[in-house]
Amino acid sequence: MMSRFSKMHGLGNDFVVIDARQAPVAMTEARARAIADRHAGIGCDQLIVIGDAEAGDQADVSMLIFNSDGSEVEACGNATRCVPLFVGKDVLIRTRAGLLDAKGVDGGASVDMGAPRFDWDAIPLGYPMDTLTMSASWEDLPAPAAVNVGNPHVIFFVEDLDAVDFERLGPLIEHDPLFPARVNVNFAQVVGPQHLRLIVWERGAGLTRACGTGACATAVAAIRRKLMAGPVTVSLPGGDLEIDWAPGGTIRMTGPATHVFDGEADWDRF
Ligand SMILES: N[C@@H](CCC[C@H](N)C(=O)O)C(=O)O
Repeated sequence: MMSRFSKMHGLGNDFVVIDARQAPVAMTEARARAIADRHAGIGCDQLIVIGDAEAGDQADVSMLIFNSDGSEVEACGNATRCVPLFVGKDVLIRTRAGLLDAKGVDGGASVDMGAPRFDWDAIPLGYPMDTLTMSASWEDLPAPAAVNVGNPHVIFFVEDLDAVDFERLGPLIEHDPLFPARVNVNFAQVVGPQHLRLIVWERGAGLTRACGTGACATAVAAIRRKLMAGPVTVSLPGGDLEIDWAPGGTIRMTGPATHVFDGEADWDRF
């Protein structure tokens, strides 16, 4: 049976967004991987399935998120900004990471991404460790920070972002046994009192043009380390996000969301 999807992106981090509210879709790891395939499928960094919220839930819709390797994940900041545009109104979204409030703004959306978590077992790490300055290093990258913003992130603050070999170090760190659920790997350079540059090697997707949760986790880590105060502008290869957070509070992320085209597909063919 044919069903509708939209191709969308947030700063070039691109999504196939399936509307499962009318016609339910049975998504599996293999099917998600096949749809995300840029050569044999439709192609995307993440596959998003929008469904009805459960009866009695205060949410307007539910959102499932699959990386291009097929793994299901808890959170995706850039896709969350696309949901008000996809649904056509401000929405409360039920995700595996909790309830997210997403409001449309000119050209995009502003989302409350919830409160970050810092306990070692909430990241999760394989064993107890300070997550603000971790006692771990990879080659000449010492003492990162770790933050869970619905999904797990490790953050390296470097002097010269252009000198980092992301494609080699990203997968090495993503799969390090210190991270039992794997990890999103953020490489950041402070470029101003409230300004960061960021490159993200995403768990299950590799290098992307932008990662919304990576921007949130990195801004939070920079504020916790007193490298800067919010709001923080995070410049990614695809463009800028504004992240605001103060200790004890929730994270607000604001940035663009783009609808590219609509299509139809028979998911049973994937
Ligand atoms: N692109 C996303 C993050 C998607 C999930 C991530 N790769 C993970 O495995 O946790 C974003 O914009 O946050």
